Amino acid sequence: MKKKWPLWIGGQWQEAKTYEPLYNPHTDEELAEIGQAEPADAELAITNAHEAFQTFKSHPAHARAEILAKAADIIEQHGEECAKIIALEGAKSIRNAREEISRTVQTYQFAAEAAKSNYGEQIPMDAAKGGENRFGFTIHTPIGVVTAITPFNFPFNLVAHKVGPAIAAGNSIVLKPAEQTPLSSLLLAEIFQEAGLPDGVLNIIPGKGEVLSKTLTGHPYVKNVTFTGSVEVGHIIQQQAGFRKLTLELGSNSPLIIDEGADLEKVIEPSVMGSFSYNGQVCISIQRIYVHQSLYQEYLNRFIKRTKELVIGSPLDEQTNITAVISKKSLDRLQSWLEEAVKEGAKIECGGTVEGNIMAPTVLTNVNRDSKVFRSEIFGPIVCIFPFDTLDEAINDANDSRYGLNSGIFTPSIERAFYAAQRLETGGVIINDIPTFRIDNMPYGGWKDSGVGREGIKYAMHEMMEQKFISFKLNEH
Ligand SMILES: NC(=O)c1ccc[n+]([C@@H]2O[C@H](COP(=O)([O-])OP(=O)(O)OC[C@H]3O[C@@H](n4cnc5c(N)ncnc54)[C@H](O)[C@@H]3O)[C@@H](O)[C@H]2O)c1
Ligand SMILES: O=C[C@H](O)CS(=O)(=O)O
Repeated sequence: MKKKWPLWIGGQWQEAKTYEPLYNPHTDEELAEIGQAEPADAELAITNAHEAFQTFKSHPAHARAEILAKAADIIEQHGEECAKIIALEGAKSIRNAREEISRTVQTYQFAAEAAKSNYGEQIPMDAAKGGENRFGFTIHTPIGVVTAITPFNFPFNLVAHKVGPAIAAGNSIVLKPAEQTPLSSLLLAEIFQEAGLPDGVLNIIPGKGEVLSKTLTGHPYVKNVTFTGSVEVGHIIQQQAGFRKLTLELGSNSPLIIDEGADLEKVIEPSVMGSFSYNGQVCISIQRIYVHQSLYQEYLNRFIKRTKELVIGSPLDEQTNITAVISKKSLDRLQSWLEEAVKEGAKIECGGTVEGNIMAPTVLTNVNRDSKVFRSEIFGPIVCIFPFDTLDEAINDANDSRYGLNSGIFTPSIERAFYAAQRLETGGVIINDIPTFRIDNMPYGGWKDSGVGREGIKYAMHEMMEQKFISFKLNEH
């Protein structure tokens, strides 16, 4: 599969000045050579997107929907090939990669539907004195050039959450995928061309975030910046974007509460999977589990037993659960955080070992609340488990975080479920399931440092549009 991939600008492959090798994180084998965009390429892509927008903004909704639905069909037809790309460049297990592709197909289908459902609102004008004899309503209009900067961990579906709504809205896009997983994005070039997207509406420019950032966030043609990634980079982008419309989907250290009376039979499997799926490299991966004292020891024993059964291996092996983390840098960080946590009092109940680029799934107890594994986002195969006595204590602990993406609670009590749902400081509260639950049409985004704005296709589409209010005064007869 080794191939040189140029940049996709204005509906054509354009040579880059430099190329960098892309490696498989599991085998270290070279997969391809990826063109590295420079600021001048970003500027060219933005100019092309701006020109394409002048006609695409008038493309009717049914035609935009058709393009998106066709792209979904093409991805579905090439599902296995696309999943393999994710497994190779992201070291994601092939089963998880297939799940991502199947979600991506749905995400583009939702985008096709959203293109046809761009509703405004009727305002009851005569509710205000002086508003009599007027009609008032809102419309949402395309905004122009959207720049999208995306992370490595869901290289198809999280890109779909930006490309899909941008096209649904009638915008044009410049996409800068993550350095580690550019192939999943580059495949979209010909997929969307085949689906009938006019040239220049989608531009794909792999490259280094810090090199391209100022152009992508600050060029005068750029009207909307949509970013998914770490809090640290999110803050840089927010400062650079200034008054532009901005969506930031950032990190978290998601909590799960297992309340008194919860049925452990229903809790163990999802909570293990939610902690270790894709080695914990999921923004809503479970990082902190709070278990009621009455269930704590049994839960811990069963959780550890199931964790030890997870299969460590090659991403392409059908049985594999745990694979290499995305980079040596990430592995070094995880190891140093683990060592620090142990020095600060944590007990390793299982895992903690490293072989090659793989960290065994690791369960910690007795974690100090000042340790990085508690305070910061681990984004790796480490989970912390704590006992609690009262639900208030668990909720307060869960809220003791700078992040607030999703939280979860298993409880047999409706009252306690809603009591917790009202008090948990997160963008989503998932009752009787794990915080890692997400379907692609639900509103999704963070409180606190976890972000600004919402995705979930129709929500993202409106974030990428301008709202206009129109008032119509009726002439008196
Ligand atoms: N909330 C969500 O929906 C969501 C989803 C997935 C991942 N994430 C978060 O993403 C992070 C992991 O992904 P990652 O390691 O790819 O994140 P990252 O922040 O390192 O990189 C994300 C993107 O930002 C680019 N980038 C890096 N430095 C930049 C700069 N100075 N200016 C502009 N762009 C820059 C990268 O090239 C990449 O394309 C985690 O924190 C995870 O929680 C959040
Ligand atoms: O990594 C964070 C993602 O938002 C998870 S998911 O793809 O949406 O499930």
